[in-house]
Amino acid sequence: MRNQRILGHFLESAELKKQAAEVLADPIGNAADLMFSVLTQGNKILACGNGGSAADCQHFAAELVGRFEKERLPLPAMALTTDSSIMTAVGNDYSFRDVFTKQVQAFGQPGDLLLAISTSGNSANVMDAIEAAHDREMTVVALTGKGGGAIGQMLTENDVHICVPHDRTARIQEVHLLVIHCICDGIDAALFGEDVDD
Ligand SMILES: O=C(CO)[C@@H](O)[C@H](O)[C@H](O)[C@H](O)COP(=O)(O)O
Ligand SMILES: [Zn+2]
Repeated sequence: MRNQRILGHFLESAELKKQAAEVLADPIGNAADLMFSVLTQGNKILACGNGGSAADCQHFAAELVGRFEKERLPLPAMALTTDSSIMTAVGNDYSFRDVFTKQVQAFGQPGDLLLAISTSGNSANVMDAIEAAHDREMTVVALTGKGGGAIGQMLTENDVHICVPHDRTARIQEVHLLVIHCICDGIDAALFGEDVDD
């Protein structure tokens, strides 16, 4: 009985990954190209999201600053989810909606990119951070699900939307992690001059 339940999770996750590959390959490639051009022009990537998505932001930043699969120079990416003093001061003195926005305003420069992760597409602090990024002439790569929510409506033609076609938060997060690894691989492939169409 318990194993059936576990098997159900594995099968649903595997099925979604196979199905999502068709729809997401183009936007994932576009996100990797955009990030490659941002990074090679001397700009940086900031990342924000809540809960499991906060962990994804940190995972992504670690792979760019440290490494993914290949030895290369460190790349500038920063998770806006890690400084508990900033999070508590801004949350306490202003509001939790502002915890990412203040950091985008503090660290974001024109030409930088915001990686915004929300499975519902409706987290207010992520939405506000996107608005702040647009105000600072930054581009946005949004990882969402559940149809994209309000975030899907806020993106411009310069941004990239990667919307996982599912309604279950856990499944969407599992695909988000795969998307992040595909993006890291795409950036490395471009840096090493590998044929990304292979
Ligand atoms: O990891 C999980 C659920 O799998 C939770 O921590 C989840 O990330 C949190 O409930 C988030 O606050 C959900 O926010 P969002 O993905 O809708 O933006
Ligand atoms: Zn989770």
